[in-house]
Amino acid sequence: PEDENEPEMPGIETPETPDEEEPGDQEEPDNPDNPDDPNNPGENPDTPESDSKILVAYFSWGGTTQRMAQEIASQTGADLFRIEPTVPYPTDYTECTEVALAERDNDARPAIADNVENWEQYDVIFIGSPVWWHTAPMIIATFAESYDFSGKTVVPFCTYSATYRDETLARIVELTPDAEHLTGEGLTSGRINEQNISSWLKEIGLIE
Ligand SMILES: Cc1cc2nc3c(=O)[nH]c(=O)nc-3n(C[C@H](O)[C@H](O)[C@H](O)COP(=O)(O)O)c2cc1C
Repeated sequence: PEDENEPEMPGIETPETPDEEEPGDQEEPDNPDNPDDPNNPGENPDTPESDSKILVAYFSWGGTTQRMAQEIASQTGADLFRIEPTVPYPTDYTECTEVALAERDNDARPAIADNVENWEQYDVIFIGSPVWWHTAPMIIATFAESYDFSGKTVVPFCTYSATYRDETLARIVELTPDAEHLTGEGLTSGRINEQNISSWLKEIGLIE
């Protein structure tokens, strides 16, 4: 019944080809102890404020959430982890919406292909996804239930085409009850840019 609401068949963006960049390939600053050293030019000016180690974990079907994840990682110096399903989702949009709806309705936990290495080292974990059928894709539940979040800080983010941004951010919080949380951000594709992301990251104190 509630599903008579089709997902607002988003003005289909041409799925972006995900970059082949290896997650976690972020270069270490040459001088991590003094990132603002003027003799050490070429640093990202938005160097993270603290020494906390940050991970940006995300699921992305069409590449939009990946774009947001990459921008967050580049501004915070975080490692990236792409949440990939063991069984890939259909590349056809309509077929993908059908699989996604069935997973949601069955409270499925689709398997994830890979594991985060050295989970213990991370203090702050961004978790991001598209909005799928008014909420986070079920693979985000698989991810959240696969790791110990006690002592961690989780920052939710999402991308969406029209609706259910807040519900999706709230769902990610709900899925990580053992973590502390910082205010999340949800953006539509056209609003993913350096400035929008840096003002959010400044607001929550993760960059200066
Ligand atoms: C299965 C499916 C369900 C979706 N449901 C919604 C929805 O309920 N609300 C919404 O605003 N957008 C919805 N969308 C659009 C996506 O959230 C949006 O295009 C998102 O930015 C895609 O991110 P991605 O490219 O990282 O996969 C849906 C898309 C798909 C594929």
